[in-house]
Amino acid sequence: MQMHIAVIPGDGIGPEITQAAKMVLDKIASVFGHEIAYTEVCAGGAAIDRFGDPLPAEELKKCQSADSVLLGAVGGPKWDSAPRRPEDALLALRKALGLYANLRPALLTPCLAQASPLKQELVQNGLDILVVRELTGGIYFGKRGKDAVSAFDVEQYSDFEIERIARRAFLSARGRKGCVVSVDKANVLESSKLWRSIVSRVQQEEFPDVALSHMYVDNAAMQIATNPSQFDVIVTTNMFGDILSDLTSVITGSIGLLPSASLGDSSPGMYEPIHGSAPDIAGENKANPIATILSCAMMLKLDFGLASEAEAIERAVNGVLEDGWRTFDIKDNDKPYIGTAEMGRLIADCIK
Ligand SMILES: NC(=O)C1=CN([C@@H]2O[C@H](COP(=O)(O)OP(=O)(O)OC[C@H]3O[C@@H](n4cnc5c(N)ncnc54)[C@H](O)[C@@H]3O)[C@@H](O)[C@H]2O)C=CC1
Ligand SMILES: CC(C)CC(=O)C(=O)O
Ligand SMILES: [Mg+2]
Repeated sequence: MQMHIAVIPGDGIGPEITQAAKMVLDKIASVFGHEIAYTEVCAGGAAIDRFGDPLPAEELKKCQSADSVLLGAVGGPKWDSAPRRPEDALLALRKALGLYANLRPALLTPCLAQASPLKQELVQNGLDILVVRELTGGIYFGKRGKDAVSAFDVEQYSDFEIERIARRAFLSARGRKGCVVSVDKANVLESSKLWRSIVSRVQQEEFPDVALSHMYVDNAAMQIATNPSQFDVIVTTNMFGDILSDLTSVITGSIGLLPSASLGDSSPGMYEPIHGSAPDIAGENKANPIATILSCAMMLKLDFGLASEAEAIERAVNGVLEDGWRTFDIKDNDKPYIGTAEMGRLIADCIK
């Protein structure tokens, strides 16, 4: 198969982790007989420095005309007080590509249980939680404004936005344990009351075979930390999903492990680790590239229908971890650890 992938290295650790992921994709191409053409896209802080714009139209076009998009991460303290922030590029890409569904699978393999900050009895049998986060609505895209003494951001959802993300969650649940927990703040927010009623209606009318329960977001945070194995699929709003998925990631060992797929109703999808640009470790060959590498596995499966290739990546990642190789974020006490490029190379070498 010919694959045209737009790659946005972005800022901070972005170039290092996308480089490691490309090594793995190249190995997949050579083992399975595919051809990959990469187009490098400049977005985020790098684009502010180069063009004065976090996402110039030409760079967006490169993504729109690719089969799929791989993103490292954008942002960093250098641009924190810039008039336009690197993160604007990410939001604009998600909106322009219509990527309303963000799938964030948090999977803890037993060999990484020791890296979880939770008590061992909570994680020793593994964890498998899928966060389905709404990605193009809510407070990140609502009206905003400020004057000298106040500022506001509006959380607003329309029925169709809730319906389509709810359908994604219920469909995902059908291929898993069949249980969805919808997370909101319907004891306070009007937008959450609408969220809860639409999610319930979609379940009753279209997915009576899937179990649905509702949870307030504050309780959900506590439940994830104290009894994570109760969860199968969590569906929630843009901001709640952003926050809760950092939590589901760290209980599986590290934020450096969690991949994501951002999907709309047509290609290209965008595949990215859930973490940010990690300025504190950028340029040190220290970042864990596994989240980005597993995002490539999601890309191969979801955008290209290459399930065997995706499984080959997942097997290679598990093999390397089971052999005891670790980056610093998941390191086992005082045992030595390896760098970003070495982890990428070991995973690529495991694909045969
Ligand atoms: N998708 C994106 O491009 C995102 C961008 N950001 C941006 O990234 C910048 C930094 O944000 P933070 O809040 O610090 O979040 P962050 O996710 O970049 O970092 C949080 C902590 O996790 C660690 N970490 C992150 N990725 C890691 C990896 N692959 N391996 C090992 N450790 C890793 C970092 O070293 C840091 O200690 C900000 O400008 C933020 O806006 C934040 C989240 C998502
Ligand atoms: C930088 C934000 C806009 C995005 C974020 O934190 C995320 O998508 O996880
Ligand atoms: Mg986030």
